[in-house]
Amino acid sequence: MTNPGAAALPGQLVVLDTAQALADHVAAWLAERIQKSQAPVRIALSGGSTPRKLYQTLAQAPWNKQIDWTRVHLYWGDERFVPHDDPDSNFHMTNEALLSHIDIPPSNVFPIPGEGDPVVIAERYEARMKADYGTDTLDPEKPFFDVVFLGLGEDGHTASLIPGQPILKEREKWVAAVSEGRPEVRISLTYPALESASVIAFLVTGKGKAEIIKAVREGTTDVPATHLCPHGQVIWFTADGAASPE
Ligand SMILES: O=C(O)[C@H](O)[C@@H](O)[C@H](O)[C@H](O)COP(=O)(O)O
Repeated sequence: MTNPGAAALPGQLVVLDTAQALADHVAAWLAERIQKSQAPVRIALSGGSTPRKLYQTLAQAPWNKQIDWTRVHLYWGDERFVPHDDPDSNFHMTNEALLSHIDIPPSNVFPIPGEGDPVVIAERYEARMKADYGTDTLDPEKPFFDVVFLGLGEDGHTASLIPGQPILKEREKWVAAVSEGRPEVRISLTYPALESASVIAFLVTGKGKAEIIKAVREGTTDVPATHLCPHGQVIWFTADGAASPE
């Protein structure tokens, strides 16, 4: 399949005052989804400062005990290709903020390894996902993920779909290595894998993101985020001036 052109990604807009208000709101929203969903509930996690606050909130009462973590399967939307004890590792951040504080079975947690050959690691992660899904073909009627959490960079990148990189043309593989464009190699889910979600939930805070959020939602820019073709719903959870109420 060819890469479709840039398109608006309006979705539903939720505007909160502060990053902590956003974390509280999304934690409650996620807990309700997990409670209502059939097991396993597959979630793709994102890196970044806003997700960290969400993970810290989920690690505390009431969510740490109220959520049935045995029904939750955690994947990563992208990862820096660094060892897991490196502070830049998204797994490291999530482990510190959330995983080390909750009763989630280790067999439900699928971090992207940060050492070895990045191409092989990407292939293995894709094979893992395919085994979990049960087939090699993503069915729009049967999304892989319940929720994919994504951030949005001021350059319009999301996950590690970085402007100018070959991964932007990748519509076959589910996972790919991104060797240029950032100081370290990245491993990222590709468009088809990220699109295979009941909900794509963007977490975006700060006035610095106001312009790019508006352009992506209205489709007036051609950046990696505007090439997403979600199979399900899109929700923009925003705070700290990233968007104004409509
Ligand atoms: O950092 C990561 O792991 C993600 O690859 C990246 O896509 C991130 O979500 C955006 O850069 C937004 O990050 P902030 O929310 O921290 O601005």
